[in-house]
Amino acid sequence: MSCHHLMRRAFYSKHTFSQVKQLSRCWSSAAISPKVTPGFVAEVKNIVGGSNVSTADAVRDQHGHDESYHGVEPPDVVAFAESVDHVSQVAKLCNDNGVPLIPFGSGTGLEGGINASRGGLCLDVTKMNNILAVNAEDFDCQVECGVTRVTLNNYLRDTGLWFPIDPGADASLCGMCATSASGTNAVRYGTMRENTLNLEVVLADGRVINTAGEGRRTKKTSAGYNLTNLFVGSEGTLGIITKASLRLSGIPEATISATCHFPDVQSAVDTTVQVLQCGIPMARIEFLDEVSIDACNKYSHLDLTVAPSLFLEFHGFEAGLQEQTKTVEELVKMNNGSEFRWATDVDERNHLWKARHDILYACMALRPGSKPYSTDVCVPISNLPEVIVRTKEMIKEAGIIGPIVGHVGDGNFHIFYPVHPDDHETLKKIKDVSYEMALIAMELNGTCTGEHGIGIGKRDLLVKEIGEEGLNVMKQIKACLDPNGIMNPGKVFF
Ligand SMILES: Cc1cc2c(cc1C)N(C[C@H](O)[C@H](O)[C@H](O)COP(=O)(O)OP(=O)(O)OC[C@H]1O[C@@H](n3cnc4c(N)ncnc43)[C@H](O)[C@@H]1O)c1[nH]c(=O)[nH]c(=O)c1N2
Ligand SMILES: CCCCCCC(=O)C(=O)O
Ligand SMILES: [Mn+2]
Repeated sequence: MSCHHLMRRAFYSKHTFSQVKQLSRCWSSAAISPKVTPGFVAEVKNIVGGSNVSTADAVRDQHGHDESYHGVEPPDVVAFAESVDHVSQVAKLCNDNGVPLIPFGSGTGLEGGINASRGGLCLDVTKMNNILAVNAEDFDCQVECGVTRVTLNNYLRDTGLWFPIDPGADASLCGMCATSASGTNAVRYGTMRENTLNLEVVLADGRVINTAGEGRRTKKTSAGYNLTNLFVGSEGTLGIITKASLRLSGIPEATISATCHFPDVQSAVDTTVQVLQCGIPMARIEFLDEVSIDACNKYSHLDLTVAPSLFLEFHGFEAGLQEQTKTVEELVKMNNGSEFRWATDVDERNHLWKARHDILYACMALRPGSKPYSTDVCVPISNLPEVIVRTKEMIKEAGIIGPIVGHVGDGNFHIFYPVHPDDHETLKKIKDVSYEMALIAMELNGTCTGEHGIGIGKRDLLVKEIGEEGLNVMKQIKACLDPNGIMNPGKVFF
């Protein structure tokens, strides 16, 4: 471990989040990574242009943290790339000089993926924001790395197509590839894994590859190893994704949303399993426990019954939807659930889903001044009640507030703990419960992260999940593609 790294580690272990935020600014401006010399910065300026490079504290701080509870770890320098050629030349320069290179999409990640734990250069790709092609008849498109999902969907509006993967935040599409994101629509439309056809990637040494071959954009391929899916979920540790070819879906003719509530978690999950067993193609089926519903009611001005609930959305043709909703209503009743509360018009629907996506802010409002500590596990759906019930017991025993929200159709759920960064006692309890919950999920054949990734937060859990040998294979792949270890070091692995 380098001296630079040790200093950073010691620094962050001794200070609270807010202290770190203030102090890291003074410390980091004094202690520029030894490899990021004025000469190095001048070379970066030669490549991307002087106005596209910044060593200003405010810019470095802004690039040194995502939306998670992890503290700020600013890079030494931030460069804004405008083309794949910029990216390639900057990568080569970093590689030749052993400077850590951290790709920055839009900074909405939740596991500290963009923290510059070992200093170095943060490469912001937000200026590479062209939508390069929409092949409407083939249901696909190609975008540059800085295009966000909302921008793409606005652009697609008149084509009758949309890109359905919705992590709530307006993330960059290549950042979403990098974290293998999903969200509320995944139960129907899949995750980034199923919706990515091809990627242009700049490797650590500056080489540019197309993971499925240049120009390929087929729904299927059996041609060799699946390099596309090697880079999906690689969290910036294998290369910089500069373009993505993505699948698109048809905008459904009709959309209906509804909510209903249940006496307990088990009945809500049983209903979900039965709905899916009936082959009903739910677009969204989200679980909110009573604590989350209470938070939503208060924050988003809803008046839902405070009980474990499902938020449902159906996509299709009017006639088909009537049959589908009727069947689901019957299943809800069979499981002692309530009548449906419909959200048929567009405003009601938008209000409902905005409330769902604002849950993070609703949870923070439960403890004013708090920051969110989020978790993300996924299990085979039949094991969902057990992991939720056991976690709720731990939360009760620890005496902490832990609202539960889940993409229940995928067996995936989160807890958003609102915590004051200076409240070490509560933070410790939250960390302990979260760790235990991840172990329970794994014991029940699940994963420690369904969609937020490993980042810096879950590195110790990855080895437990994959096993020593599996992890060694991952490390060998990393060493093969990035022999100097410059790509986002300290993420995914220690
Ligand atoms: C309120 C809210 C709600 C949600 C979420 C966030 C927030 C703030 N998220 C998490 C988040 O939106 C998700 O992780 C995004 O995919 C991150 O995309 P960014 O562009 O912000 O990447 P960001 O810039 O945060 O980077 C994330 C990681 O990807 C790497 N990276 C970024 N761009 C890259 C590129 N071009 N090439 C290579 N590596 C790159 C980075 O180095 C880093 O390791 C989420 N997620 C989810 O799956 N489901 C959900 O339901 C939600 N919900
Ligand atoms: C600390 C932010 C937690 C937001 C998690 C968002 C998410 O995955 C979801 O709402 O679903
Ligand atoms: Mn989620």
